[in-house]
Amino acid sequence: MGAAGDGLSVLPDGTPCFVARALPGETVRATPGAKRGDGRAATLIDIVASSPDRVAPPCPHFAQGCGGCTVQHWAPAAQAAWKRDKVREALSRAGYPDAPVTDTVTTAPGHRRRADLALRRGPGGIVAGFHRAGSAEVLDIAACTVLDPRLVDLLTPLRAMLKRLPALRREGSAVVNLLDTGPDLLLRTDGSLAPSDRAMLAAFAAEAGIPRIAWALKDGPAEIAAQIGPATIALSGATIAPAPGAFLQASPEGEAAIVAAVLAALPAKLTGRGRIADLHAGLGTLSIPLAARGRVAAFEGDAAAVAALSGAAGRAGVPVTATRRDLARQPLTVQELIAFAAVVLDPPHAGAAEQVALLARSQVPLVVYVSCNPAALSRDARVFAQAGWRVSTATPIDQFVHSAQTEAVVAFSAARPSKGKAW
Ligand SMILES: C[S@@+](CC[C@H](N)C(=O)[O-])C[C@H]1O[C@@H](n2cnc3c(N)ncnc32)[C@H](O)[C@@H]1O
Repeated sequence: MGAAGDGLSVLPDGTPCFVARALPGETVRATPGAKRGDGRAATLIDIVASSPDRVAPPCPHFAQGCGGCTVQHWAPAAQAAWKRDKVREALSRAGYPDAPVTDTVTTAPGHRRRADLALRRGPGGIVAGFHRAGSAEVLDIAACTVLDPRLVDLLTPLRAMLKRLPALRREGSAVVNLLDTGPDLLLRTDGSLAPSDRAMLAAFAAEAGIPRIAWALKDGPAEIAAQIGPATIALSGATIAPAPGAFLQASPEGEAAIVAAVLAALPAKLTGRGRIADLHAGLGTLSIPLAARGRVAAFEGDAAAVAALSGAAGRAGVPVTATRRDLARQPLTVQELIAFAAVVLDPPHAGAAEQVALLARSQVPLVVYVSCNPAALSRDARVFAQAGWRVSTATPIDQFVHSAQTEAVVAFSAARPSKGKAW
């Protein structure tokens, strides 16, 4: 299986060939097509010998080529084992061939609380859905097995409202975060919002039970177009008021699994002046539960997230200070890192090369790395391996069932605990 979820074969001349929808161990007929990376993409014609792990895909849009879930035709246990292998291989390539990688912690479908929908105005009305795999074409989604049903239920009224909304000329997008107070909608359109559009959005918010609708022209800054109530979510017991479209872990179960793996990687007690740094802290998904173990210094690049976390920590009385900092341009220095008994980092897809270079040289005894990209994890882990750190635990987590996306929580322990540490 290729990293993106295509069956991987080899052409007679040795060129890798990626066959979408083929599974490991299968014999298939396929037509090689365009170049893809070092190999060729191929189109499946038919399956000659099927894998015992092939299952009937539960979603009707899979057959249409929905790019949201590319491995729905694979038994869930096989998906979980593949994701574990991806983490194991990433660490092995980095120099940790024997890393203690646990089984994948899986989550059930039907609980994703965040949807990023593409919108198109077409001759037949509004198309709202996901891109076809490898294409700019948008599939109109009527059902989705991975999303929380409350988000799926929103699609029909959303289309009806958008059909009448002149601000959506040809295309746009809608990010919906399912908060505790309802679905929080961030609408991006290619036309400006007239006063009558705002009135329509306010009426829609009231009818559909949407606490807040924010709007932005294309990729511009978002403004609140309608608000009928608070837009809040509790993270580990603290009530957060996120900005429209803010990053949330994909599902409550996924969030709980990541928090549990991070906490399990820490020693039971950080003593003395033990402080924890939470880097790429976002809204504080990890900072808030970490505060039960010690004082937390959270660093995050997004100003709105920092404000939301500061406010929540203050209201909940948890010992978290939140600071805005671009950790790629201005990573915490080796000197600054001396203050911490443990560092947790949860970087974006690209990883955290600049910060990891300094962490690996620091006196911090424990680094817990939350990864959403095995390729970036591998590159960053190599830096720890070369500096003599060891992997103490590695937990693959699957909150993106049926897709190729793979997450992991990996704990790196310093080769020799430094003198004078607080624990
Ligand atoms: C994968 S999210 C994790 C957020 C949070 N830890 C959580 O669990 O919800 C990555 C976070 O890194 C932040 N980020 C991205 N680039 C950054 C940078 N250069 N410096 C600091 N933070 C950054 C994003 O704004 C986002 O909040």
